[in-house]
Amino acid sequence: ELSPFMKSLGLKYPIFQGGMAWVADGKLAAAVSNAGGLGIIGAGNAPGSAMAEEIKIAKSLTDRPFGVNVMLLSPHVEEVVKVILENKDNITLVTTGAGNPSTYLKQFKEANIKVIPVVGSVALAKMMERVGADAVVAEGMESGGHIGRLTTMALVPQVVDAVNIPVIAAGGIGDGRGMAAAFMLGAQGVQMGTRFLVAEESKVHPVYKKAVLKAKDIDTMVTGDFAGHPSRVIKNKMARNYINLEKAEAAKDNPDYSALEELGNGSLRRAVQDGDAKTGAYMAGEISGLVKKEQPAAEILHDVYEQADKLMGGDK
Ligand SMILES: O=C(O)COc1ccc(-c2c[nH]c(CNC(=O)Nc3ncc(Sc4ccccn4)s3)n2)cc1
Repeated sequence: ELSPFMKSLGLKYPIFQGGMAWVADGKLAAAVSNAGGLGIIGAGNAPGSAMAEEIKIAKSLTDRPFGVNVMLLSPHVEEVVKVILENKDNITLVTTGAGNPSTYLKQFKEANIKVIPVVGSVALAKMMERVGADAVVAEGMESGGHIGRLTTMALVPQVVDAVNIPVIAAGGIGDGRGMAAAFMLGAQGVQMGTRFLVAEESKVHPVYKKAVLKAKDIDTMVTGDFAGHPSRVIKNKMARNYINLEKAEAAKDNPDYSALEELGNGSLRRAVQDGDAKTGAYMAGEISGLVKKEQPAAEILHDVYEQADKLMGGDK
């Protein structure tokens, strides 16, 4: 049974596809939305013009609701917000990541666009409710890419207790068991990134997809814990190189992480576009060890929902 909030979004499944930088383009988002989930286009560090293009593609491929994710550390965040507001009639909601979207919330609300910030703590969840967020995605550190510090199992029930707006759970969810568990913790929906990263409609380079599909439970690590932006990635040459440099720098009296910034810049693009294991960051979550095959987005949604539905007592 969908919650009133999920019904208001016009979804068949209360399942969001994570708005992953470089990965979540209009084609993937449209495939997820057409199958009854909520597809989300990821702005990442892309300029406004690229976002306008992806929104146009999604609009041409689906009549179902879709969203856009604003990565708040992007140098282009202002122009991306502008493009979203210009396309307000086609965009159901905005999710935000890697920062505090308070400054943009008012504009989105006035444009009648729902805002669902990703939060990694109770404090941020409460602040987002106070400034008018429609819901929050509570994302645990099991997730891929830029992470907070708390696990999904600990974060979700505390956020559910702390706010009166709907909570969507994310981080380490890759099948119906994770979805059913999230609902037991009080979530009204789930967001998945890693499982959709290897979807057939995902443009991720086959070498990167293969690394995710063959990853074991212990094959991810966190880079940037000292340098400033902790990011979970699949262990590869680049990650090991990054970690070695980071530890060496952190041991100095006044560490200088600027060289690491260099290493990090463009690393996700090189992974997605070239599958480069030497200089690319294979961002992916701890659930990679559970994700073993590339499937169409529609199959992913159906399999996850049906399994969760059965576990939660069926015919919801
Ligand atoms: O400033 C404040 O008070 C709030 O601080 C925050 C800190 C972290 C978060 C947060 C954690 N996880 C998320 C949502 N997930 C993500 O944003 N995942 C991402 N993956 C790759 C990205 S591109 C990038 C950008 C910077 C460094 C490395 N990679 S963003 N948001 C949200 C807010």
